[in-house]
Amino acid sequence: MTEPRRLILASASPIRATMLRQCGVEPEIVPARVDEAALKAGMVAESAKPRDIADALAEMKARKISQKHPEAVVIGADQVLVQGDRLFDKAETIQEAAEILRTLRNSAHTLLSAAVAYEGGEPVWRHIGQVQLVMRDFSDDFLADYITRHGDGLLATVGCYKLEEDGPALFSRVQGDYFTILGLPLLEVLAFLRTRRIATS
Ligand SMILES: Nc1nc2c(ncn2[C@H]2C[C@H](O)[C@@H](COP(=O)(O)OP(=O)(O)OP(=O)(O)O)O2)c(=O)[nH]1
Repeated sequence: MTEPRRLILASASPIRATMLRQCGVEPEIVPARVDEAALKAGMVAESAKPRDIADALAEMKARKISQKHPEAVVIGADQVLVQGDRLFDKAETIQEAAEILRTLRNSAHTLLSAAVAYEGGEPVWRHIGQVQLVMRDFSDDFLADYITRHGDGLLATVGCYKLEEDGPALFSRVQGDYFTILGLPLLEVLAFLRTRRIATS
């Protein structure tokens, strides 16, 4: 029996690691410390499509770690939130988070979660999951209570919500893959990992 391949998740995201572990996959966690803001700003300035930005950020993280660990399978990931032609960044303050939630209220937005796999410093697989979400027209009282309850937790995700917690209370409709909302096109990643005998067929 040959040794299963080494899998590295080039992400600091707790939920990405949890989703894989719940499916019996034990990735090593090696976050890629890259300047996402610089790449994102450059691509936005060139009017790049949001899906290309998510893909490029995921690829940048996977490539950096694969160059250090060429023998491993490395997965990089990134999630972007788009409303109309506006690309959102994570809030840096609770005030910014409140502003994002007010902007997303009573409207549709899209989450794009890209995953890119590298081996030997080269890209070998990629997938972008896309989900449409419609936030309901929640009251100012609801928003104030939501912000008070979550505090700095609002800064952890680009949409200031966690769907496995009380995030659903914000929405009137969600169309797409639950895992993509959490940050990883999990079903597609698992299918790829089975080709590398890292997940069990
Ligand atoms: N627990 C939870 N996390 C979510 C949800 N939606 C988005 N996220 C997280 C997944 C990612 O950790 C984060 C998306 O931001 P990024 O794609 O930039 O990843 P992050 O900065 O966390 O780590 P990385 O850049 O991969 O090292 O938001 C959700 O519904 N629940």
